[in-house]
Amino acid sequence: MSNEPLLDRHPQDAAAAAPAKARQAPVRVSIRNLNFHYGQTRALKDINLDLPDRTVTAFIGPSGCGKSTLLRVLNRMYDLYPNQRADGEVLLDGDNILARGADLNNLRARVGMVFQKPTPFPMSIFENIAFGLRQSTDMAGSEIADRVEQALRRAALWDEVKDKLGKSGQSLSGGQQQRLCIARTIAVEPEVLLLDEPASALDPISTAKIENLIEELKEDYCICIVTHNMHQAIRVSQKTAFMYLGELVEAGDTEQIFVTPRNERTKDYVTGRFG
Ligand SMILES: Nc1ncnc2c1ncn2[C@@H]1O[C@H](COP(=O)(O)OP(=O)(O)OP(=O)(O)O)[C@@H](O)[C@H]1O
Repeated sequence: MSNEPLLDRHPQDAAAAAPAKARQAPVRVSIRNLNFHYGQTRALKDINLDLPDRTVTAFIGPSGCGKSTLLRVLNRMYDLYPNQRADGEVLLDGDNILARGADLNNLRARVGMVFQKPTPFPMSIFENIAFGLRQSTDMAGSEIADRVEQALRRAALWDEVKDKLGKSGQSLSGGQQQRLCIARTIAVEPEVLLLDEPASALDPISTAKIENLIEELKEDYCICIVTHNMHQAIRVSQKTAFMYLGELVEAGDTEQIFVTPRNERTKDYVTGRFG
């Protein structure tokens, strides 16, 4: 992936200049007629969207349009809160994860999530990753140690922490903490990776590292990223979904959404006329 700074260019020019990145991959997640309510407030309206495997899909749109809500539906995070409910279907490899009786522990192992603010557990770097493995597998100690190393390598953090695995995860820098959270999430080998503005609290160098990491991880995962940063969407995603007031206005190849949007609202948003 190019780290060429795009910030001085208009997102449309940047998208047009970017190499054609879209490719066809099998659908991993299929969202069908999805509605979501916070109490009486309808936050998602009849969403239909396919998320391909080994592809990064960016959710973009103005504040409050429902991006984070859509992401949170994908691993049923809302189940933790009363008065929040989803109707419709979200098919993960054909299984409706919204069905009553779905195994939520299993779902959260299959669909991992990384939040805007890095949230390492108050434990050592090693334990931040080993903890989840002990909860979800019956691996022996040596296997766990191997998996911890593998996850830290995949998250491009191993070289920076290999000599201090016993130190607190919270002693790391913000960017390192976020890569630790990504390592923790991929250690349990999910199928889908949800990233909610994963770099918005980070400096440009840490942001570039996270974006490079996303580029590598997409070879193995279906990735969804919520971002306010349109340049970031262009850099990291192959598919983009534009949302507005709880509706999915337009979804397609990232280049198409930014260069030749079909909907006037999408056009106004990606050209910076509102948002
Ligand atoms: N816990 C909640 N209770 C009630 N309404 C909520 C709650 N969380 C979000 N909403 C409402 O749902 C709608 C969608 O919010 P959501 O956070 O998904 O938007 P977003 O596009 O991610 O916004 P932002 O870019 O500002 O993070 C908004 O109208 C918001 O006010």
